[in-house]
Amino acid sequence: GLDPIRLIFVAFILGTGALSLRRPRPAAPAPRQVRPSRAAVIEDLRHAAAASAQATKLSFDGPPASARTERPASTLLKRRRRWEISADHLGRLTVLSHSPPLHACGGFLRPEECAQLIGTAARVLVRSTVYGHALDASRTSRSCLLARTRPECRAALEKVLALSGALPEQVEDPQVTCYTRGQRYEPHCDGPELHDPQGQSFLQCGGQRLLTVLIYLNAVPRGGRTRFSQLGVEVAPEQGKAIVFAPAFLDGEIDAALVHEALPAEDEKWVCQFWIRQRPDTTGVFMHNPDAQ
Ligand SMILES: O=C(O)CCC(=O)C(=O)O
Ligand SMILES: [Fe+2]
Repeated sequence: GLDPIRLIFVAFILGTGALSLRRPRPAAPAPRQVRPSRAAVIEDLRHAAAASAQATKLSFDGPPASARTERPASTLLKRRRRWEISADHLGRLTVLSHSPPLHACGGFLRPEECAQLIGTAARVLVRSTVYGHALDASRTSRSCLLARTRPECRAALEKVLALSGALPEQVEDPQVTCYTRGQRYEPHCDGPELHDPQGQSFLQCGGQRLLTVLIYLNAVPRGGRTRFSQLGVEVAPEQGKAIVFAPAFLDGEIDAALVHEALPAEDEKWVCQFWIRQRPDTTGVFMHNPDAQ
């Protein structure tokens, strides 16, 4: 017969299933080739942004939080309110100007993320416009808007959301611009004056641009710096580096101190911009880009 010790042993084995044979796992389903819908991407990004806000982790390789530069309290009092980057993320940025704030973030995108954006954009570039219409002699580059549903936009969009704390619906579809030798963008502000009649259709959906994230996508040994004439700052493009600034105050008034220009390119230069608007896009104007396939 079975002695009690064997009985206990058998009961233990049955209870834990320790001897049960592992079944082979079903093969993973083949990756889906279909592009997800815009709503699905936004929902997904909302979760990703919430998770990364909780963990306060960003995957870009900026300096550690300890390198954060504290601002004197006195300057805070005098300033009109603008879009605030969360303190955790500010710590990863390099201060190019305190007031108005202009920050840089080296390694915001990885080289392969940059290369993918260039690869896609290269197929759909057209002559650049200003505020979405009218060819303008002040901007001679070629550019395109990319649909945010493209997988190659994903990493950048996620990082922009984590950095800014914006809702996905507040972010314009990214714009990619290419400058070849001699091409430039003359001094400008990133949003229209509130009362400029030409800016009204731009402002109607989503309101003013409150935050600019400009990412340099390739190495540019010569030329093509971004110049902030009022701040005495010139930024040299470096692959994967981003600069971040608030081109307008929360009330929508543009900040003329952040006027900037792309100096003429010598070597070919690629940039990608994200803009955060005052309000979510409810009508599918700036996050609706089907782009050219
Ligand atoms: O290319 C640059 O350096 C700046 C581009 C820019 O300011 C813009 O497109 O609004
Ligand atoms: Fe600009």
